[in-house]
Amino acid sequence: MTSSSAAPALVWLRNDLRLADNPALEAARASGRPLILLYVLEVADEIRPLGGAARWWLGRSLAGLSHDIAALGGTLVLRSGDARRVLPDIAAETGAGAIYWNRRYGAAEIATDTALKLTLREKGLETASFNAALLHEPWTVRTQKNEPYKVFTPFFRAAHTMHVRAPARLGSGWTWARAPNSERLVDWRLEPRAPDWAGGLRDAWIPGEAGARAALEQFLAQRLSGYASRRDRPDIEGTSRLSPYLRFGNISPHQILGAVRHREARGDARGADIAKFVSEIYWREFSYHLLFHNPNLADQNFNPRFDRFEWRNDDAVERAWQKGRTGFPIIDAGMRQLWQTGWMHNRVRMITASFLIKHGLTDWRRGEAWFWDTLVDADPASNAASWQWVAGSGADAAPYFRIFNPVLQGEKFDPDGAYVRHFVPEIAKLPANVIHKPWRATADVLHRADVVLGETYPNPVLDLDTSRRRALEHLDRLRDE
Ligand SMILES: Cc1cc2nc3c(=O)[nH]c(=O)nc-3n(C[C@H](O)[C@H](O)[C@H](O)COP(=O)(O)OP(=O)(O)OC[C@H]3O[C@@H](n4cnc5c(N)ncnc54)[C@H](O)[C@@H]3O)c2cc1C
Repeated sequence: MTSSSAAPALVWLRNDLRLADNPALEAARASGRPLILLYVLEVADEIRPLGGAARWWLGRSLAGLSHDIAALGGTLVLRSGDARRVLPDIAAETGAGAIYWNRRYGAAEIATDTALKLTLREKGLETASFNAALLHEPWTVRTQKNEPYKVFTPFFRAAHTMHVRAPARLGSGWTWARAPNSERLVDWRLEPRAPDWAGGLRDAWIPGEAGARAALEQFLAQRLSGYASRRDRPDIEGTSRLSPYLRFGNISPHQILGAVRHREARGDARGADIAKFVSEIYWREFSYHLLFHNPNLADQNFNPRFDRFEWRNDDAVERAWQKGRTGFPIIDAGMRQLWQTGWMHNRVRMITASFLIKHGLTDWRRGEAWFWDTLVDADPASNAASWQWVAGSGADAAPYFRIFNPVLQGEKFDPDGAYVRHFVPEIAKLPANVIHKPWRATADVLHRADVVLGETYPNPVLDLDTSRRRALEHLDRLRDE
């Protein structure tokens, strides 16, 4: 450990749980002050608590980060409480002269950071904040009328011609201040114990910076080629699975884009695959821009006309949906993938969300809340924006009359039924022509596949045609009013 007599720089890590390409950390290092690295488990009424799966990811990321910091001779200090009190306290305790952090974009988080900045400055501390999470700050991408974009395509056209900084490598030469007392990660109980439901998450993921690097490398080497045509198939591992790493900042979009551009320059992937993948990264950007400009994205209809929508909120349908027992195999496979692994394929997220909202006439906010609790990538921007997109209440939303038919979607995107067979093993022996509609199988086919509908696998929880018509009537009324 190196020491210095200057007042320490406190780096408050939040949704940027990485050491490389971390602008706040780099700036603190460049200041020449000895470092104290801090994570605060925030407890404040205004801050939305993380869901269970995200808490698990956070716990694992913090463990990895502590380990990486220790390897450089430092300590990750853990504290819990209201950041507006914790930060001034720890600054006083350590005699810190400066505080650095990377920005967040939710309204409550911005309010916290703004209040803190004032308090800390009044106490004579230097404060500085940086952009680590987005390619472009939300206030920098604007229409010709100087307004935020509400439609993705023109947003993308404008944003992706703007300059993106190159990712920074991990620097060398670390000077540490004496670390103050830390709470113990294990006492935060971020990982479930009784019952321990996280076995599937442990099998599926390696959270943290090293895991992110490995996931990116694997994606670039094995799946970037063919991404455009394979990304919609849940039965194929065709996407990057980088979303939880991005959510917690185990990796930055700059690092991802930099690595993709490098491959492109080497001629290692087709332009169409790269273009599609880059546009998905910009969907994340777009969601963050929407969140920044519409702070209530997770609980208020972007389109206020939807405030009059008469949701049915049938508990039985919602429970069946949550448990993956709707009787519609693609829905059940998706909801079980979510429960078991903390992640669901994008195509299936769209199908399951559409089913809950439109066939089930369930308020999209209830679905958003379930995803918030169960996704490892549960994201304040992408989750809310996507649920509103599916509901039709959002910016640049799917047309209201688009109601995914789970049978046709299943047959199109999981043509052999491999995805369903994996996550819904009780119907795995059904042949492909009925795997997405077991109620259409003959008694003989069901018998041979050991399926007893209503016993080993549920009958459909609702009638697709009737509920589709009902949804259209509701939506038409909304349009006509
Ligand atoms: C109802 C619903 C809820 C969703 N909730 C979330 C969420 O909480 N967190 C989340 O990160 N994504 C969410 N998404 C978007 C998308 O499903 C996931 O980002 C994607 O499935 C992650 O898998 P991947 O990393 O393999 O994606 P890839 O296809 O490899 O895409 C690369 C990255 O681009 C971003 N991205 C891709 N598609 C989208 C999209 N439609 N919107 C925003 N960003 C996108 C993600 O950061 C992703 O990691 C949701 C989509 C729907 C329909």
